[in-house]
Amino acid sequence: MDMNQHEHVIEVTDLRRVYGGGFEAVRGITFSVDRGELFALLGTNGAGKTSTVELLEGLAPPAGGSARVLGHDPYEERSKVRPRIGVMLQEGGFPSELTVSETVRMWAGCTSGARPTGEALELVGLGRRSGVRVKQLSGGEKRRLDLALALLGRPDVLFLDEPTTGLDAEGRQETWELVRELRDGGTTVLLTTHYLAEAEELADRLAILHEGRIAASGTPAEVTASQPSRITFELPDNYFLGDLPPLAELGVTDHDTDGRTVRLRTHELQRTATRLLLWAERARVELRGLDVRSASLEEAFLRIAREAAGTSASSSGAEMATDAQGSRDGTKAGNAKAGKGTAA
Ligand SMILES: Nc1ncnc2c1ncn2[C@@H]1O[C@H](COP(=O)(O)OP(=O)(O)OP(=O)(O)O)[C@@H](O)[C@H]1O
Repeated sequence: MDMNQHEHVIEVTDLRRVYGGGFEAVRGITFSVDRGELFALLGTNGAGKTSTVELLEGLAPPAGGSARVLGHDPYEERSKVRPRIGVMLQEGGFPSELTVSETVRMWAGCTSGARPTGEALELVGLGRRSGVRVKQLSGGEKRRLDLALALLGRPDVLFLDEPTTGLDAEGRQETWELVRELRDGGTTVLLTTHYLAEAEELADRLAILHEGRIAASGTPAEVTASQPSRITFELPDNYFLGDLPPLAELGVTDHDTDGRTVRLRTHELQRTATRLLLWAERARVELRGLDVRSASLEEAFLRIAREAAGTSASSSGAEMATDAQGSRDGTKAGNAKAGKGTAA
């Protein structure tokens, strides 16, 4: 079957990954990514992002459930999937004595239909650094080289693991621009990142992982819409909180104060802001430091992670036993990266 006919380029169903010692790093997750879509996997440290992405790259078989990439099982049918995916790992690990262009040429030797070296380097803004030895590159330049190698084979699916770590603000913007162009050209992108602004900026859809499970998913707007907006201001001189209209009438769901600073949270930002400003107008007072803002993805993320942590703390005894096992084995501290490819 022609792979372009697959609506879901990536399809993950009830996927599980268990490491030696019985630690369940991925606990039954389901999501799909369409052609030309950019999907971000977010999560706290150790949430299971890399463990998931490695299964999709075919580096290990799942302990349960299934993964399909371009219609194939990435582990069992690696030879069909591998030539069509580009992988940018967290740590590329190139031979440091080679120059930038030698590195790309070496990689191109193992890549069918590779882009010309110059083109790959221009794409990531390393055109002028082609004669420099890899060991002389900055951290950000090494990330760009990583990206150039991932793009060499004009992949249909691109896995980007923390692509902008170490890049300065300009480098990050340039990488975002390139990733957007690739996506617009039909490349499907799976991104893991710790920069929530990056996910907010790039992702068509995202999932927030927590302890191996999906705690929330949707478009960035959908995920943030579940969180309250915030209005902050200073209480005018000689006024108290009780002098404001009743908070419930303003549509406020909860609030806190810090000295004279008042923070209101609401799911009806327009209504709350309008009523508050009308009150201030009538009372002829100035709300100093007024700040009105929708929830950011970062706030949504923190709240969802906190809620998920609360839920998992009170989850079943059997699951807690699994966690305890993982802790005893030292597997929960994210300290066993080197052996990841050898998962059970
Ligand atoms: N080879 C391994 N053996 C045992 N446990 C492992 C192994 N690799 C990872 N783990 C554990 O699996 C869990 C998930 O790790 P993973 O690296 O997938 O998380 P992550 O979301 O990518 O984290 P980070 O954001 O820190 O990169 C962690 O508790 C980690 O300690």
